[in-house]
Amino acid sequence: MCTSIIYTAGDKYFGRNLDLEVGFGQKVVITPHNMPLEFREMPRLEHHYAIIGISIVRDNYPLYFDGINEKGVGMAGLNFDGPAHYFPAQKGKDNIAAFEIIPYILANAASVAEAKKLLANANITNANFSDKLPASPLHWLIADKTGASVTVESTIKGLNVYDNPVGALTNNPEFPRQLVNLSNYRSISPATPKNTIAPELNLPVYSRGFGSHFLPGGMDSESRFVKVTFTKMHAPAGNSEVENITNYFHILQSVEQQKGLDEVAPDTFEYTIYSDGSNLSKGIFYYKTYDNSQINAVDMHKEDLESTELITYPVQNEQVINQQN
Ligand SMILES: C[C@H](CCC(=O)NCCS(=O)(=O)O)[C@H]1CC[C@H]2[C@@H]3CC[C@@H]4C[C@H](O)CC[C@]4(C)[C@H]3C[C@H](O)[C@]12C
Repeated sequence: MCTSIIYTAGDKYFGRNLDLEVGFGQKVVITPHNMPLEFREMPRLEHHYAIIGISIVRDNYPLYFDGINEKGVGMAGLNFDGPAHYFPAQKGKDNIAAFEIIPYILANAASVAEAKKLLANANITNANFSDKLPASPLHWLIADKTGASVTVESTIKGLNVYDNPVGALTNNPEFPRQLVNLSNYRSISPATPKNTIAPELNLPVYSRGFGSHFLPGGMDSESRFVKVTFTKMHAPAGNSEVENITNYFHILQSVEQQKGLDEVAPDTFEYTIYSDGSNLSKGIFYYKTYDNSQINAVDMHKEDLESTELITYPVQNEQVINQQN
């Protein structure tokens, strides 16, 4: 399971939690303008927008989990096991393999509107990257620095690009059902609710926070979708970059999966391996990991974006305690 959001606080911040039981050896990877990008069925791109995000690199190809580009577009792939369905390549379509979709969109689109145009004639194919890395069942959140966002889902019915009024995505079920489910939580509020169940009874307000008494808190994707929507929609904007990115991580951590709570196999637990977020206007990529609470940053504009080679940074995983005495 995973959660991805866009948060507005003057600038826009986009990223995700990656929830899984094992890492893949992922790194922070920058794909500069002149690093050629090959696609199975689409023309090779010699020059394109620069990308920064979390990725593994195989055969010099960046297999992005999530990332942003220099134009302020962000995209994240989240598990969508069950509903996800990809197709063989089709004549007359823009055939893009599931593992290519993030590089393809971020290399070519300067906005969500442009991403929608690129997807208008797209067919997401079931091509495997390799025998060891078969196509994984994903759906995607795309957002940009204007605050626009869409959900992209390829199911047996075909490719759907849904406007995403929430600016959040988790996992199953299909996105329209997640939105319908939100209606069940219309009454969730930061404010103390009125006693409407039995106004003639004296029902004391024995605690603060009553407005969120019925807010779901489970690890499952419906609960996380409701909880992160509530948290995000009421999150204040800060007055500085540091305040904003701090708020941003608090929103994502509202749906963090702590170790030991989500058993996916006997004695194996899924947890939030990393959380990341980028300032979509400034091209700064921030992340934390489960083991390292420190916020780390990589600024794409401090690198040579004219380069022809991938630039990688290891994920910093060590917890450094600020010893005060
Ligand atoms: C597993 C992750 C989703 C996290 C999640 O939701 N976990 C819940 C599991 S559960 O639902 O709770 O059981 C997803 C998110 C992005 C994915 C990579 C995308 C690039 C590449 C695509 C290739 O085709 C296959 C290999 C590849 C490296 C992918 C591996 C894996 O699929 C990644 C990491």
